[in-house]
Amino acid sequence: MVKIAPSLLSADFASLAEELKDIERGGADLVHLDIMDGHFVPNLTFGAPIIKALRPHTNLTFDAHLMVYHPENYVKPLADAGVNMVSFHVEAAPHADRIVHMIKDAGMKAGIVLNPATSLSTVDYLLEIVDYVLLMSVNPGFGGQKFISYTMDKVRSLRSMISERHLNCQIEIDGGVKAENAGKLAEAGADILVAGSAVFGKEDRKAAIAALR
Ligand SMILES: O=C(CO)[C@@H](O)[C@H](O)COP(=O)(O)O
Ligand SMILES: [Co+2]
Repeated sequence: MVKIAPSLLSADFASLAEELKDIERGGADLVHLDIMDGHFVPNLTFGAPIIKALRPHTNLTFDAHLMVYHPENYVKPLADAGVNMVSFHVEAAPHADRIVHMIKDAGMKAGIVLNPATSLSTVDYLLEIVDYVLLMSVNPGFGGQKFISYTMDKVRSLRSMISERHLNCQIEIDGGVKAENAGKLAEAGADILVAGSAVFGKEDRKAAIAALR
């Protein structure tokens, strides 16, 4: 069964605790937290202090997506803030193996993220040690963009790589996910679907999550 992870990037930033409660009541499996540094991507969001303040307001799993240079500097603060899963971009990390181990040693699940145009070969060896791979289906930095269609083939190829090697690694998809493409993504092998505008852009979040599922 595919998991739905609404992205807080499209929520009302003036009411984050209420927005979290709304998606929890609406049946979300995780909450996706987009952390941007204004350098790796041209946008800036929130970091560990705000996430820590939100932690007591929900029991949802916190899934942090780091769109930052020097992701290693964020690992301990995010663990202390109560984050459960952390992923970082392979394009931003020359020492990816070390960072994966840092995340796991801090008690969190570790994921590696690929931009749409980044080859699957970059994660070939990492597949043995990461808990999940996050495939971007838009160029990172902003919510509400259009799904890049070639990602569908990339999901199928990654699923084959994982199955052939009998690995336990999950696949998360992020960007432009809507009720219209969610079914195809799950069929192609996705385990977790991130959806920002398709959930928070709708008045009835429960119905939006159900439509995606
Ligand atoms: O990481 C990102 C954007 O950089 C995403 O998590 C977006 O927040 C997804 O938003 P939608 O495309 O679903 O509106
Ligand atoms: Co994201």
